[in-house]
Amino acid sequence: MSEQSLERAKLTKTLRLIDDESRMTRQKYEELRESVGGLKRGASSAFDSALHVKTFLLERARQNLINLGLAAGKPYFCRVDFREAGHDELATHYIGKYGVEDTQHHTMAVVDWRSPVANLYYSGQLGNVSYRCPDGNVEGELILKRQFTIENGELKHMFDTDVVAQEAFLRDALSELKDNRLRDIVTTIQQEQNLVIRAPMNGPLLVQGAAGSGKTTIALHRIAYLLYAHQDTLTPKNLMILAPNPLFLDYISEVLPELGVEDVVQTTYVKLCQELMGKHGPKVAPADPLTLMLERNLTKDAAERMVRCGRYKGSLAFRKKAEDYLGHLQSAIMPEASLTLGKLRIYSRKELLRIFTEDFAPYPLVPRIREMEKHLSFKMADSAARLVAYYEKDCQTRVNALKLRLPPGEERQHRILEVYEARDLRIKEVRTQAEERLKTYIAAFKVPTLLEAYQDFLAHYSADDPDLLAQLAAENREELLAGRIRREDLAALVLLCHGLFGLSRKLSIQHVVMDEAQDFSPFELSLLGTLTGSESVTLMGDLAQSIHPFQGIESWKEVAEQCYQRAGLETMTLVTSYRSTTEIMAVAESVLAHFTSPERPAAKPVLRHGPAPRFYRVGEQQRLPALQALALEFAESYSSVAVITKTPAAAKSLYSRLRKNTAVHLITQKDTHYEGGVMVLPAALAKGLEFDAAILADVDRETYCENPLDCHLLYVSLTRPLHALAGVFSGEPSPLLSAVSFTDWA
Ligand SMILES: Nc1ncnc2c1ncn2[C@@H]1O[C@H](COP(=O)(O)OP(=O)(O)OP(=O)(O)O)[C@@H](O)[C@H]1O
Repeated sequence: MSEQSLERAKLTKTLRLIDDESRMTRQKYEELRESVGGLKRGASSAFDSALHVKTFLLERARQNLINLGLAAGKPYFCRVDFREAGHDELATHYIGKYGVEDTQHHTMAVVDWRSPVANLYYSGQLGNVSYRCPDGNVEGELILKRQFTIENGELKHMFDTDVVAQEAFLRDALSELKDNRLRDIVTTIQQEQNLVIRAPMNGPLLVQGAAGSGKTTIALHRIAYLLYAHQDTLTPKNLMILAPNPLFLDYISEVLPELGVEDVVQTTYVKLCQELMGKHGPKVAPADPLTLMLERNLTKDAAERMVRCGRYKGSLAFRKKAEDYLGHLQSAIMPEASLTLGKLRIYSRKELLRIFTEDFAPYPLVPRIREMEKHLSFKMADSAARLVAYYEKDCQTRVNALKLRLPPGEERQHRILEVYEARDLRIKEVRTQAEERLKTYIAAFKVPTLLEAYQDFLAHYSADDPDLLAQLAAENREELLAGRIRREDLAALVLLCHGLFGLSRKLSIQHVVMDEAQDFSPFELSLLGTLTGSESVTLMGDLAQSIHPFQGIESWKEVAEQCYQRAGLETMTLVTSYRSTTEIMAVAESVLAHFTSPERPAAKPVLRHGPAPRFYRVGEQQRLPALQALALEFAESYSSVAVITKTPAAAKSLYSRLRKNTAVHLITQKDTHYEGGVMVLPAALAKGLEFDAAILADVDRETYCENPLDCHLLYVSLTRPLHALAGVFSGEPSPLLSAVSFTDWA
């Protein structure tokens, strides 16, 4: 029998096995469902542990069933034959997206791509290889690596791979046209990416990766891997992905389900902060400082001031000030008075302060007031009881004295009654007083709203550093007064909310994966650590795409020193860029060469060629027709085409003119859905996304100046397309495009 026939027979056998396993799993699933239902109906604590175990098994069976369903069309994509050192027999493994167990024989018919042995496929060339597994390193010889293309259960193509064949396979995968969503890359994960995916999760990991190096894709595969490797301790709900915006979440939304992973917490930083602040948070979405900066036509001075203020708000020094302010608030919100009942002093102000700031210190301030109230209410009741006892005793003494002094008779009776009535009155008074005193005391706590506290915080410290903090208070005072905030204010607001009111919920997150991590400030990164109580985090970022000079990260070294000194930041680098053609990356890298950073090695494109990028000089009147013609031309060959502007306002204005003659849609900050087709959008929103083709509007001298922000915005825009790139400018081209040649638009 030929190899092909043998593999066909193997496929048929595997598909039959999947069928049998599906049937058995379904039966098991139904039984478990019934059993769980029964246990739930008769639920009593005695059954709790049985219910717990059965629910767990039911969930496992459900997931297995889904995976078997997904495996049925394409059970595996490769085969590796491996001979372990010191052993004679050859082990053959078929590797697929989902492991398939032969439960009758207790063997794995298909091994999961995340299993240790799958490392052979991702990191081993033929010959001597080794891979890590929980018991240590396994060494041996990789004899065969065979790739399969299986569609709907049919073997379409197979080939034995070597380096050359594998590169061709990757190039083919990269040459495909993209629809509107990111896809899994299980069959073509590269060695450097495999290392990131499988890196341990016990501490913070930073991945500096060039544009298109697969950071987003790898982050998602890493999540799937972590869930597999830690399946006994980690559930999807304990993992959180932080993405830049809702549109981006939509763009990546299909990868995890394709990898058989559901229920991972996926959110944006802004949304997370708003959720955590709950009803205390400002009602409006925070303004994007980049848009303010780009669209306000700020003078150089004003822009510098904004950057300085923003950076300060993102610093750990600012966090320290916010913490100090919370310390100050503890005493500042407390009433000045001591607590008395009648002539009895229950607590002096000093004692009250100690109780509030020390005994109840673990509580946020407002819940702490409630705890204090409970404590004082006991104390008051106790003091009142002591007074009552005293009045009773005093009353009894008086009654006894009257009895001695007066002969029995009406007058004595009357005087004794008076004593009793006086006692009752005093007791009633003391009880009412105890209640009122406590009420008045508690009401005298001066609790600010969150925004009031934030404004007061900024004002409070302006005296310390009049130059910076007064400026900072003034910078967005108007916005704050109107109840509006900027993103850069969120970290301090969440911290204040945490200390003042408590947060709306506790984050039960064991590991956070952050994409576009260069856009976060040190304060934001450290805050996430505080909120999750864990330093287990994967940061995916690229300093070359840092477009938030007023808050973002300028150096990973600083992040390591400031935020993760204790745990130690593990750093990995991805330099190969998979998205764009060599021709496109050459232009992008020539732009980036204007502002290099030693912490960001130059990107190396995968050898994949495409049409040369075209840049056109247009007359004022030709701008629109040129952009329109390019959009139409690209739309004929490609399914996703982006027309990228520098600012949201420019995108809006261009869209309103283009839409008259072209089928385009505008993408704004509010969009949560990524549709594909021809779209107009600003660079900041294009970041993280990709398109078959991109047209850059207005790459002229005034729009993209020779400064790091413009350089990074232009770099981001240039690195979005996979296959084709064009640019249009009128007047003079941007100095950042000095290495690029132009043609006049005819
Ligand atoms: N090993 C791979 N095999 C096939 N495709 C890959 C591989 N690695 C990355 N890609 C593809 O390269 C493109 C870029 O990936 P991704 O968006 O994850 O990169 P990124 O580093 O996050 O990019 P950026 O920072 O520019 O947004 C995607 O289309 C992805 O599918």
